[in-house]
Amino acid sequence: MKIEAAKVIVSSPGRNFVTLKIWTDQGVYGIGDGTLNGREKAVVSYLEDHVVPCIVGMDPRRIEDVWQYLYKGAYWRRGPVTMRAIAAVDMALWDIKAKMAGMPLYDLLGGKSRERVMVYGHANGSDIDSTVEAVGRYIDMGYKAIRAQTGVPGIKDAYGVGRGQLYYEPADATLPSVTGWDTRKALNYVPQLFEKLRATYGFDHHLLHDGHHRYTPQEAANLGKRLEPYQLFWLEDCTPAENQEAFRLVRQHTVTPLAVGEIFNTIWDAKDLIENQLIDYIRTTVVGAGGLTHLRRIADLASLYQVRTGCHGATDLSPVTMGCALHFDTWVPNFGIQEYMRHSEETDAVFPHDYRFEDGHLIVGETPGHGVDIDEALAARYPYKQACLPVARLEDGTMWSW
Ligand SMILES: O=C(O)C(=O)C[C@H](O)[C@H](O)CO
Ligand SMILES: [Mg+2]
Repeated sequence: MKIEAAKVIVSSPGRNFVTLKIWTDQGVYGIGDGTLNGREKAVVSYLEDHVVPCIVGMDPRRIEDVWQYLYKGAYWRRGPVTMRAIAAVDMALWDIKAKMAGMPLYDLLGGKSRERVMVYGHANGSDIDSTVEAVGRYIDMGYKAIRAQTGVPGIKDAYGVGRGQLYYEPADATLPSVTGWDTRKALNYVPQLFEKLRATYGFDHHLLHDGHHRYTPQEAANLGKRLEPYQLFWLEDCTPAENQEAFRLVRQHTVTPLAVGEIFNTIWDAKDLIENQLIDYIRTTVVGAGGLTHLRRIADLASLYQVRTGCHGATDLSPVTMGCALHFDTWVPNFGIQEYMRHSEETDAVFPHDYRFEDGHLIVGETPGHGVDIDEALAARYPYKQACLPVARLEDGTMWSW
């Protein structure tokens, strides 16, 4: 059996997606996602110029060997572009294998560990009162877990505050727009949000918050400590994680659970954090970390230390990644939660899929493969549009982590 052809499809039904379609000589095809928000064309070139020419002619059943070939064979290892390109191939090959086996992908991975996957939605508002109202709307929609982000007085376009009620897309301009940041203001305001949320809705729902790499370890420890009375499900990306040791300081000062890893690409980015039990949830997902083949290794390492999964699931991860993630979540023994930022109707139409939302959970489909396809004719009607993620600056102009 051989890979006969592979094609990269770039489409922008509301936002840009990079999709890889691989055909075999036996008529079965598979679909993979390689989207890298704001840097899509780098993955397109990596795939078209460097990966597709190598994989045509290879045996699509040898998923592990193809993975190792692309990882070790490039000589240049890791990084978001490389690992997304590998992920796109890997997802498509798992899709092909599961279709050939006539099984939904979760069955091929080892079968169901659960019937449904708890997800968290994104509630946000321009201030505390409107964010509290937004959380109420998510509760009314059946969500059991909700991430709450609020605008902060005096901060221009604080992270996570969207324009609509269900959708959030930060990559909004052809060149990066400039947002603001002020740790002192956020540290004062964010605990007040969670105080009001608990006073309004009680403790029955899981609440989450994303620090989006903004705080120093000491500031993150301070925030974690001040959020303790409100019993968060997790505090995410409380400090940048290039220096994994930074989390030791945070951990020493707070029992607020910590999540990290949406920008990690390999097991090496997470190894020390996991082995030293400095985090509670690992956020790597299928497209970010080299596909299912590699994500499984991260999850297995995490399971040794009671670290659970919490896969990234923002809208810049296409429905193909969401489909694969749900098969993974349905199988993985140490599942924690799945992020679910809804896609627009245009995106859902371009990527027909068989997963569905019900009662605060996503339920995986039963179609053989990962259950997500691409309508190529419809995709062609949405050409690529350059869009960049914003940057963040302090009041004096200093560049900060966005
Ligand atoms: O979903 C999250 O937790 C994020 O932090 C979303 C990121 O800002 C987004 O994926 C960037 O493209
Ligand atoms: Mg995040």
